[in-house]
Amino acid sequence: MENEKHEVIVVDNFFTGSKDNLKKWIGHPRFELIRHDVTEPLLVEVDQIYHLACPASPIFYKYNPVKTIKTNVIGTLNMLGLAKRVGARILLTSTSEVYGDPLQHPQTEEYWGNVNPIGVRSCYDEGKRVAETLMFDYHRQHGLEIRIARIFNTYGPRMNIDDGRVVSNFIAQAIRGEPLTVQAPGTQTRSFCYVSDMVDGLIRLMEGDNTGPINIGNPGEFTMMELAETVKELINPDVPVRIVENTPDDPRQRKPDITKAKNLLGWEPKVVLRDGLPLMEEDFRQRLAVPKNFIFTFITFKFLNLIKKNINIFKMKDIFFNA
Ligand SMILES: O=C(O)[C@H]1O[C@H](OP(=O)(O)OP(=O)(O)OC[C@H]2O[C@@H](n3ccc(=O)[nH]c3=O)[C@H](O)[C@@H]2O)[C@H](O)[C@@H](O)[C@@H]1O
Repeated sequence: MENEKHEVIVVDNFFTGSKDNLKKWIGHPRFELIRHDVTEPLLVEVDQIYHLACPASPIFYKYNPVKTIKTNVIGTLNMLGLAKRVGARILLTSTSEVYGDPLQHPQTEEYWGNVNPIGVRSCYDEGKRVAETLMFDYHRQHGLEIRIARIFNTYGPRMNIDDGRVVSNFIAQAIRGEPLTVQAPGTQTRSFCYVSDMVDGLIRLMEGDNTGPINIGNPGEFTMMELAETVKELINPDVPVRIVENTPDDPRQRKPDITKAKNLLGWEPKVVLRDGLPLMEEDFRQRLAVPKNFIFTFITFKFLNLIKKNINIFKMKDIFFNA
């Protein structure tokens, strides 16, 4: 936070980020934390609005789909109403999910997408599409200064450990010594952007002259199986990969074309996946209280347990056979 800026952060009960990170700002004279649901009107005086509200992990946004739609539609209307009243510039974090299961690869901003309007993911992807429409309608009708970022899969330290998205799942599983759950078929691809690159991209978009939409993401593309192998190699080579059932409408491929971000914002990501994963691992280990050498202890513990179980089985066998 820069000294001359006053920052207001609004969170609600849906907030799944790390609350510890906010704690250090509480009490700072230029910081205000407000608990508020964006589906209700908000009265504050601000110059810029980063409208990030909405659960982003599929398991969270599908948990209460009607609320997800409300957050994207009513929440965005409220934030636009606020921006209009106080003359603030507003940035919406939209998503690569507006491209649905894309038939164009990589995805440019001009692509209109391939979205199932009645599927279980629609509350989020159609919700964000309406949010983009509302942004442009307020821009055209009321001259509002708008910015739209289409975020591609972002990861990094301080993610909720139980967020449910693939990177945090694999890292937590590798640290805990559990199988990495690759959802079938495992050939689906994603492009993962490290959080500091993302934040840099969003600030550049807000401060620049372009409305967007602009893709902000890392074009490095990986299959989920490749991601699992990379996590294994970097974090815990002993964990197995387990293929599990997938959820409906999972996009088969996703990779941003970032030509616009490069040309209009002078932005491109700096952190490659292999450098970003260990930074996230460090933070996850601290929060899970599993130091690096714990893996050895854990394996020994599991091994001893197995021996103990077998001893019990041998004992039971003795009881049965001798009965
Ligand atoms: O950033 C984006 O562009 C979008 O990506 C995510 O959607 P998704 O890519 O489906 O996120 P994940 O749940 O992390 O899934 C990624 C892939 O990993 C797979 N996966 C997920 C979890 C897991 O344990 N194992 C696994 O193989 C899924 O089947 C999927 O193919 C989020 O839902 C959106 O909020 C976000 O806008």
